[in-house]
Amino acid sequence: MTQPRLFLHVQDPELSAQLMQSEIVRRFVVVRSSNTTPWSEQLLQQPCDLAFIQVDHESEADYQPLISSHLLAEMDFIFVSDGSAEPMLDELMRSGAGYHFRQPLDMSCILETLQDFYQQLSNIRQPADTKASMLDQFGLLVGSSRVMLKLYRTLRKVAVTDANVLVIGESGSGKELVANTLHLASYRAEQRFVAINCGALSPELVDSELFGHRKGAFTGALRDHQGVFTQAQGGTLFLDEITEMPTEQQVKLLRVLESGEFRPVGTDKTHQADVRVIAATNRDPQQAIAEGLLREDLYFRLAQFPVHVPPLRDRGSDISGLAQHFLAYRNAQEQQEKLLTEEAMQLIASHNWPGNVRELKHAIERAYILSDKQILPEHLLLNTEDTEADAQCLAEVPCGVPLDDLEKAAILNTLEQNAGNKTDTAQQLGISVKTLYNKLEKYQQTDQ
Ligand SMILES: Nc1ncnc2c1ncn2[C@@H]1O[C@H](COP(=O)(O)OP(=O)(O)OP(=O)(O)O)[C@@H](O)[C@H]1O
Repeated sequence: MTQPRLFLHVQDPELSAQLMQSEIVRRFVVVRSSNTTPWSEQLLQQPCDLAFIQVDHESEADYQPLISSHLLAEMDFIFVSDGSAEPMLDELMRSGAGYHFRQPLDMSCILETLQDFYQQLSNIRQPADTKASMLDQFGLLVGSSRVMLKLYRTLRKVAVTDANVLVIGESGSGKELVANTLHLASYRAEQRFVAINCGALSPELVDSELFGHRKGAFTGALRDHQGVFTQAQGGTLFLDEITEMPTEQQVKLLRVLESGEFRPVGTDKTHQADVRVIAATNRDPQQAIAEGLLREDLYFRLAQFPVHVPPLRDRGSDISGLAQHFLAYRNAQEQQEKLLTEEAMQLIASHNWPGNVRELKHAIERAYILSDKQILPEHLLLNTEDTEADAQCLAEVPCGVPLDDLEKAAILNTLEQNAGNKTDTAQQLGISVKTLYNKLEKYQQTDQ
């Protein structure tokens, strides 16, 4: 068992004494701040698992090192304050820093929170030396790195609320899995999870896709159609690639989120939406707002709770762990015992994975198809500098490979080349975005 480290920055002698005398604080390795440098800088120099910070009218410069560092994703924070307005602290809370308790402090609640953290942190495993899949899992998410364990804690907390969530993360980092996991951990789990790609909605049909239509409402409306708000009634609606929806269409979403009501095209009747909305983007929302790709008012409605999904490069030994995980599942499915060689593992660990978990998963898929018993570095097709050689290698897919596997490899490769953009991928493959979605969903179901 690892002993978690607690960083304490407390000026009030009474609060400090109460904490130091409590049994739970004494179980941590306690690192107390000094008054030589700002606490945020001290934390950067000696990272801990949890920081307890008494805020005392800090300047922006005190918070800045923290906001621009990786610590926010890796550590948990408990802030206590006298309740004065602190915009920087608010920004930290929006980034998922943790708890903020205001005066008068409820000591028993603070100690209980510390106790919870102690239990979770002391159970963190050392990086796994995986032979099979040995990674921790929360919902549909797999990974044991600190950043993932922190994400699990955040998801557990937000899942039980009805807050709208904006999932932010690079392409292929697992935003849809996060949304699905939130749904499964919520009280809506028995109801439907409906996902749509906002970038793939045709502008003429957006009202009908969102709110449905009645037969005859417009030319081509041959029968009644349920929109996604009705399909997801009682459950969760996942709006993927929200920033790819034209802003004139975004206002339609804004209206239903504000009023909770919608009206199918061609009807007079308004319906009450009982839907939890989770949206996702792989853009920085503030930048998307500045560039006119996301309405600010919609952002505030969607991001009642923003959740950041860490890129794969920040997940340390999860990278090789996930490679083993995907291989173990594929082996089990095919009743095979293919192995990743040491050299292949080294390449996996040192590659930079711009396409994140999806790219890693696809690399294992390709390697599985191309390899016999042992997966060698060349089967992974990761030599991105030599794309010609990669293309040639792909052309040399061995005879006797099932057509379904070839189709899957073609789809996954094209998706990767397009950095996860499903619209471009579908276009290049000559299939509809819907077909692409169906196939990807099928792979997801069979792969796990
Ligand atoms: N933590 C994880 N554990 C297991 N599988 C994962 C994890 N994260 C992502 N994946 C897998 O990686 C692939 C991409 O995940 P997902 O579609 O959720 O990413 P995304 O961020 O929504 O992608 P996009 O930006 O293209 O919408 C899926 O096959 C998913 O199963």
